Amino acid sequence: MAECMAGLEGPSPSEGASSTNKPTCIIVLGMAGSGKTTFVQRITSFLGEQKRPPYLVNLDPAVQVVPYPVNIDIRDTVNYKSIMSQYGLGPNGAIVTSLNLFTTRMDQVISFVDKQPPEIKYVIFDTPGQIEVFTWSASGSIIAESLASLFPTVIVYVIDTVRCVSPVTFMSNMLYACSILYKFQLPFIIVLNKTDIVDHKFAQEWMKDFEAFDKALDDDDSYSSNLTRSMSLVLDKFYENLTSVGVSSILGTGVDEFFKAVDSAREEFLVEYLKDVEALKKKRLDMELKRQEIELEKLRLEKKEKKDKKGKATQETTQSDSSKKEEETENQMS
Ligand SMILES: Nc1nc2c(ncn2[C@@H]2O[C@H](COP(=O)(O)OP(=O)(O)OP(=O)(O)O)[C@@H](O)[C@H]2O)c(=O)[nH]1
Repeated sequence: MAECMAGLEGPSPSEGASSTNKPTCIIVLGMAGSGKTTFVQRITSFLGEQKRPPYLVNLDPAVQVVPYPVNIDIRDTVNYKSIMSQYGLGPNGAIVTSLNLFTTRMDQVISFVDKQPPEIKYVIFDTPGQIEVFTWSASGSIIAESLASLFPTVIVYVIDTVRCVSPVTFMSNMLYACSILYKFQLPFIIVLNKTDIVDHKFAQEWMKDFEAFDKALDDDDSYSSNLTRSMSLVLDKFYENLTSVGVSSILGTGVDEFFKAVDSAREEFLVEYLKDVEALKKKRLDMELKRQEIELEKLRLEKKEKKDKKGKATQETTQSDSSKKEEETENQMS
């Protein structure tokens, strides 16, 4: 049953509490059709079978059917269709606006997540198929940053392995993956999905071995192919620290390995990222204090201005009263 957020004030999250005891937040991203929803459904049933059900959040306002038992659903808070008609927006604009509106309630989402019992080890966020809505919007950053400031958070990028068999498309996917990593700067896992159709080993080999990738481009001398070759060299460092797992969301293979990767990413978060998150939190707190100071100064000035105006008005009234009196006296004397 979805938590109803409308008009409900959740308790304030226990700021500063140690992230080590908190569940891991998994943000699932991927191009439309890569299999995000099927993947979330699969990992949910995997955890369910192990009697470790996750807490689930759907962030896709336009999805028709959510095939897993969602706990928080963006569709309960915002009506995507009425946003389209209300603001005269197209489908993508309405998704962006819905996500923006939902983000204003992120503190409540965090409260709900924060008050989950310790048995809840994972909180999974399914995102809109229009990947750029999340990756390149302010709301995507706010959601990821606010989660990471309280919980170990991992970004999972689901790729359709079938669409990667061409080296050029593979490179496009890797560049996108690299840009997501750069944007969120959080532990990152690539899920090579649909391995029941194509084995993912070729993609992992291309990441590790430049020569194997170069060989795959052998017969192609086009501009895009040459560019792809040079890009591959540039991405060498990115590949070095990259975790990728092959999964079939349909069959359920590779899910075990996926959770091992998530648990390592959680450790990585606690060791490597937490200090950055702490610094980020401090920076945000400093900015907030500065903002409050400015607001206070503005209020002080406004108050002073009002007082001055009032004083001036009283002075003017007193002056006009006394000149009236003077006039009256003069009239009486004459
Ligand atoms: N063979 C195979 N098909 C898969 C797998 N995962 C997903 N699919 C299929 O891929 C299609 C898209 O899957 P979805 O889960 O809807 O993909 P999505 O990324 O959530 O798509 P959007 O809702 O558009 O963002 C569906 O037909 C799924 O059945 C897989 O592991 N193997």
